[in-house]
Amino acid sequence: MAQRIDVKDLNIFYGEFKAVADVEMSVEPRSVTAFIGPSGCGKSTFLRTLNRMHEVIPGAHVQGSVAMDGVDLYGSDIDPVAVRRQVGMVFQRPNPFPTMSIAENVLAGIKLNNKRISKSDADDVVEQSLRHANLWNEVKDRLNRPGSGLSGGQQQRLCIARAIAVKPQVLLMDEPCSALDPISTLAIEDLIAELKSDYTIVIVTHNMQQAARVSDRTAFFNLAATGEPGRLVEIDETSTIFSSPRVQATEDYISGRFG
Ligand SMILES: Nc1ncnc2c1ncn2[C@@H]1O[C@H](COP(=O)(O)OP(=O)(O)OP(=O)(O)O)[C@@H](O)[C@H]1O
Repeated sequence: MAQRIDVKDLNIFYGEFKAVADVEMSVEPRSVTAFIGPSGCGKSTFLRTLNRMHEVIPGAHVQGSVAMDGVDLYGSDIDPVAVRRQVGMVFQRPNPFPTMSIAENVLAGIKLNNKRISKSDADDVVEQSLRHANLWNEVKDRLNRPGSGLSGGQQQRLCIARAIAVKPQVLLMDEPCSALDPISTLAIEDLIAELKSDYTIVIVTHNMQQAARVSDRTAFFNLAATGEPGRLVEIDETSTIFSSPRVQATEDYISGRFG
């Protein structure tokens, strides 16, 4: 299921403004890659180019290529909607559909894809996805109650269950724990470690300890100056980035000297 990602010579724009310049990187299947860097350096912008969500903003576009298992997502014959189905996304704030039950939330992506599914298959998808998201035991007796009635951490795990229910190949997470308390954060981090055996995961985080705990590789992005595009400064094994980065700016950032 998991896929390899190869980004080549990627430049990302909002209209005329180049927000991120010249990104080259590869992400191995079944691994967790963390994006770190100061505010405004383009981590979220870059993340959204990995499932063609960036271009939903009017004027936003990219130059370069993002290949998944060798297929360029920006090829002329590629349907962006199909890409978004293949590459799931979890956002900063848990966003279950408020009028839907827990079970309906899990199935929402499948229904949006107009897939017909029998009641017993739907029940299986709900159970498997919730089990995979470490939420099943907490909600199995209230699957028909609203998703919005769960705690923040449970809602985020519900959103992860919803994202994996459609069996994506890649999972993108944009600061998935920033609205959560420390216990819920640890539950999501444990879940990320488990999901890595099936998915390629990319996570944006402001939390250095989190990057160190959950990721195999870490990419540091930075801005040379305000108004300049953000750039990938270096990407390496997480242990290397946190113990002996090659670039001084990375060292300064992770040791809290700026950002
Ligand atoms: N919708 C938009 N329209 C125009 N410019 C945008 C838009 N979204 C982001 N930008 C700009 O793109 C640049 C990168 O922003 P982005 O949000 O990707 O950074 P980030 O590293 O994720 O920041 P943070 O850590 O604060 O979330 C910034 O200069 C930002 O102002």
